[in-house]
Amino acid sequence: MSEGSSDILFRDDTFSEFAKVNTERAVSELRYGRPVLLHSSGADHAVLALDAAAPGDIERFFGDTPDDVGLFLSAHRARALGISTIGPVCLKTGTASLDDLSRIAFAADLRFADEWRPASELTCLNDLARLALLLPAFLVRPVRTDDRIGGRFLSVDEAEVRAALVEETHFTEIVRTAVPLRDISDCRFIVFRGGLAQRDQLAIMVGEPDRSKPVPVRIHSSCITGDLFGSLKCDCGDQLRNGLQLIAQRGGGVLLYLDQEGRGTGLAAKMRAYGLQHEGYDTIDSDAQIGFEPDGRRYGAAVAMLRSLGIGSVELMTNNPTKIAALQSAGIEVQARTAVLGTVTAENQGYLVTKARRAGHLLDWPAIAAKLG
Ligand SMILES: Nc1nc2c(ncn2[C@@H]2O[C@H](COP(=O)(O)OP(=O)(O)OP(=O)(O)O)[C@@H](O)[C@H]2O)c(=O)[nH]1
Ligand SMILES: [Zn+2]
Repeated sequence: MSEGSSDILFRDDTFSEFAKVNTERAVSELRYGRPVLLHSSGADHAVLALDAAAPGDIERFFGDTPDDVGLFLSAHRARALGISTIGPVCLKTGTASLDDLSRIAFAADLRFADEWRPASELTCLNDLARLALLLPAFLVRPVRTDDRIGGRFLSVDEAEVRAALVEETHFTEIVRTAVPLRDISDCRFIVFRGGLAQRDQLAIMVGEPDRSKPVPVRIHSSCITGDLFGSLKCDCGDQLRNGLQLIAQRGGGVLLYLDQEGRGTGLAAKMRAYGLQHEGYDTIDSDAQIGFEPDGRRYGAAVAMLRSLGIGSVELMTNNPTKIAALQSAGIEVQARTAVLGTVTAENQGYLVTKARRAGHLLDWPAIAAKLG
């Protein structure tokens, strides 16, 4: 290989492209339980995700100067601990074991209001946690850029994380092929790729919808428990199948199946939240207890796929007003909304009532509450 020929191996990254890739690298480091160096508004911190760390990682992170280390928690978790704050906080825990820190980070019914400070300069850790599908709880230690740690660990700037979060408008169709379903034979699966981490997203096209009229569309977030295993805790499996049936009855349309398990928190966080639901917390409070906002899903991928499919006007099959607003604000006309209902069971009744009462879903909750008596 001649000198200089390596130049042609890489694209000339734009800032936003590099920002995405570097943020994705940081996410990977955090998931492996490795510290990352975060540059944010004039301060540099080494950060370690508690959810991915082993006891030895924690001990090494405390090192010889444990008093410099704090525990970053989101505002939701801080308030669950009884701390009155509108933003994230940093707690002074002193040397503590992984078990003790984990209890502070996500055990139910705990109070901790001792020594804490606002940590708004570290707000982007909430975003990194969500991208990494980890709980928003990090050990943090201020470092100078010339500290030894600076050269050894991946570093990411908060501006890069912000740039990486800008909603992707361009998804590329990778493959389209027929997949006949048990009840709907005329079906094609279309896989798109784009956004952060270049994940694959799925559009299922039923028939050949007439684009001169509003196209029947359902936007469905993945729910492995409900969609695949028939969990009784939610209505997702019913909504998936009923949504497809409704589309077929209309003579064709599209179901977008988004990779957003657990309202985007990921499978592990969703199962932790389920653990709290068994102790009596509802679907929103259980997410707040472990540090999450009520619903952090984004619909850029859905909008991009609809555009790519040439769909600008839809009949949306949903009870969720946020989905309607997301499409409208992106310039997709929602000409009509059709409710998509599942069976009310003793197990999902509380979940449905909470969605209606607390998340504004367009469901007749007194009727649901009365359904099983
Ligand atoms: N965090 C969390 N996520 C849940 C829980 N129950 C279900 N989910 C997730 O909630 C999401 C439900 O998504 P959708 O089927 O698109 O439904 P929706 O937002 O209720 O809106 P529509 O069905 O369109 O009315 C999926 O990502 C599920 O995995 C829960 O108790 N906690
Ligand atoms: Zn579900």
